[in-house]
Amino acid sequence: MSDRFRLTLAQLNPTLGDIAGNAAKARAAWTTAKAEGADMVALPEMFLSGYQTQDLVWRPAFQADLRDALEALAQDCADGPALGIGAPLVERGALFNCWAVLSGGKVAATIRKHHLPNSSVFDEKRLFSSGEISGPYRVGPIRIGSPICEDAWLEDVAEAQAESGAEMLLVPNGSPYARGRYDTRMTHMVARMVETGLPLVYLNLVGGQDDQVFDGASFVLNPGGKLALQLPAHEEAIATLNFTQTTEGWRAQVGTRAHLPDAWEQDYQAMVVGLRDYLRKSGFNKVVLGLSGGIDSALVAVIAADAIGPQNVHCVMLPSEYTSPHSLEDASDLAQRVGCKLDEISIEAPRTAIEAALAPLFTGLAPDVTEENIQSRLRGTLLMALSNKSGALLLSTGNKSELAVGYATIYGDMNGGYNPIKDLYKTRVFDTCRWRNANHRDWMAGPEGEIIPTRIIDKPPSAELRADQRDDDSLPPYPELDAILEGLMEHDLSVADLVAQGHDRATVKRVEHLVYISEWKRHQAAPGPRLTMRALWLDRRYPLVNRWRDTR
Ligand SMILES: Nc1ncnc2c1ncn2[C@@H]1O[C@H](COP(=O)(O)OP(=O)(O)OC[C@H]2O[C@@H]([n+]3cccc(C(=O)O)c3)[C@H](O)[C@@H]2O)[C@@H](O)[C@H]1O
Ligand SMILES: Nc1ncnc2c1ncn2[C@@H]1O[C@H](COP(=O)(O)OP(=O)(O)OP(=O)(O)O)[C@@H](O)[C@H]1O
Ligand SMILES: NC(=O)CC[C@H](N)C(=O)O
Repeated sequence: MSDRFRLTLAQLNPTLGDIAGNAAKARAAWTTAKAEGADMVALPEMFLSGYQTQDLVWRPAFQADLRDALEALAQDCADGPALGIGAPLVERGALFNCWAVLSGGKVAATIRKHHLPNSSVFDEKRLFSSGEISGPYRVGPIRIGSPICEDAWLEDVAEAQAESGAEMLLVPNGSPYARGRYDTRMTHMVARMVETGLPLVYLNLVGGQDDQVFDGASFVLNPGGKLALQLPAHEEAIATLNFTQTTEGWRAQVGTRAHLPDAWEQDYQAMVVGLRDYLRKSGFNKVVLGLSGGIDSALVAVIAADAIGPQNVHCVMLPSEYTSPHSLEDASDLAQRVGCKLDEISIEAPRTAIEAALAPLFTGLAPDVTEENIQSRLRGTLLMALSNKSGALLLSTGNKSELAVGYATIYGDMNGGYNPIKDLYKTRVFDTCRWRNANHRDWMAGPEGEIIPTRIIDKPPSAELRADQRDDDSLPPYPELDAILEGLMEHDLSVADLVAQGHDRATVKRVEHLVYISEWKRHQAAPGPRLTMRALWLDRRYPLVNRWRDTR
């Protein structure tokens, strides 16, 4: 028996539902692996279907297409390395999250996921049956145990596989990005490696799917805790490495260690990749957005330019009588620095027409937020018309602080198909702009340098929907608002906890109330990339009708 095992890791980006396209990517990776003399090529969890499938996975025709594609892939890849690939599979009438090992023209082994994650963005107990813990399978000279993602976050699956003869652990993952995730994953994987004494391969998906961004960053650990290989974050990568039989067991050859980005870069790249993949995978290649001269739309324009190139980003300034000269200048300055097209459409004429149409019914009623919202809705209507005509997707620009308290106009500035900064609190919007001005990377399609004018970053935020309006007329200053929101929404703190931290009780109560009464608005909001463990969609599922308030 050989004392060498050669493994190709394919950290690739599938498209959900594109079974033929995903199978073609797997075949291409297998061809590379074969040319490199590998014994096996591995693809991540649920690669054949794409991840997460949600309820699509229940459709019998979808399941049948996947089974057919898997069998065809096995036949195509009969003569060469074994191929491990994730797919949902029906076995004896039950649906499992599986990892299939194809070899010799057939499905040689099927591993069924045992621990089904059911918190945060995962609902796998609803979708799948739990498989019995699978034992190791043999590929050439080695017996491999494959806990599937969540299976490796607990002890028992890897432990059982090691006890029944596994000589290495190969863990296929579909682990979506959230801040701090690298450390969490590494802690779990080091624990499995230490408990079993086996080398461990962690192979993750890459790419955006709806709100989730799978960030790759796959790695290989040797017993003793040594990192043998680190693949890059957020990029496709294929790497082949040798494992050698030693007196102490199998050990991975030490290979390249990609540099992992810091926390600011991770978030920024997740927003860029999330937007880029949402557009590409949904069939769009350009976007349109309202550029106000304020910081939120400035950052969204820059993220879009980095994702799909400035030439594909159409910015539109839609001034009213309340738009200040500096907003016009700042929008124009930003568009020039980024290299995007900027058009201007005044909303004054349609505003006058709408107010005249409503005047008979509004006689004797003082102007209020109604008239402010008309401006926002006119912008939304005009921007959607541009989207319809040009085929560019409209981006919405509300940050997490605004969305959390409902400080946005439904069917107005909330119009849009995707919102790149949905999970970024306003205080982080400022810091992200400063970070982007100071940093440029190869994967950014926009220009380098100070592309967000400092005046946009430094001026007090204003919606400019009435004369001399400022956000802090209606909301606590953003540092205070964000600290309260983080407590309430990210950490489930009580009102009393926040008061004990030094916040004013009346302010906390007001913010709590605004969060609860705007749940319905978020329910109708555009999706955006998840950056935290409490993003505003699947991570946070609150009732729309809710009279409960924290009175302690
Ligand atoms: N529970 C519920 N379920 C379903 N629908 C509900 C509802 N509660 C209110 N509604 C509906 O929603 C309406 C109120 O919501 P909405 O029309 O959005 O209006 P509203 O939330 O009252 O006002 C928009 C807020 O966004 C702020 N803002 C900030 C920054 C930028 C912009 C901008 O637009 O550029 C706006 C603006 O200053 C104002 O405070 C009600 O008239 C009612 O029709
Ligand atoms: N004059 C305008 N021209 C074009 N779009 C606008 C205009 N005013 C508002 N919008 C759109 O509505 C969104 C919400 O406006 P808002 O004023 O809250 O955001 P902002 O100007 O980007 O940032 P800030 O919150 O710092 O003012 C903007 O991001 C922009 O997309
Ligand atoms: N696909 C999974 O099982 C993912 C769950 C896992 N705990 C993670 O987030 O990485």
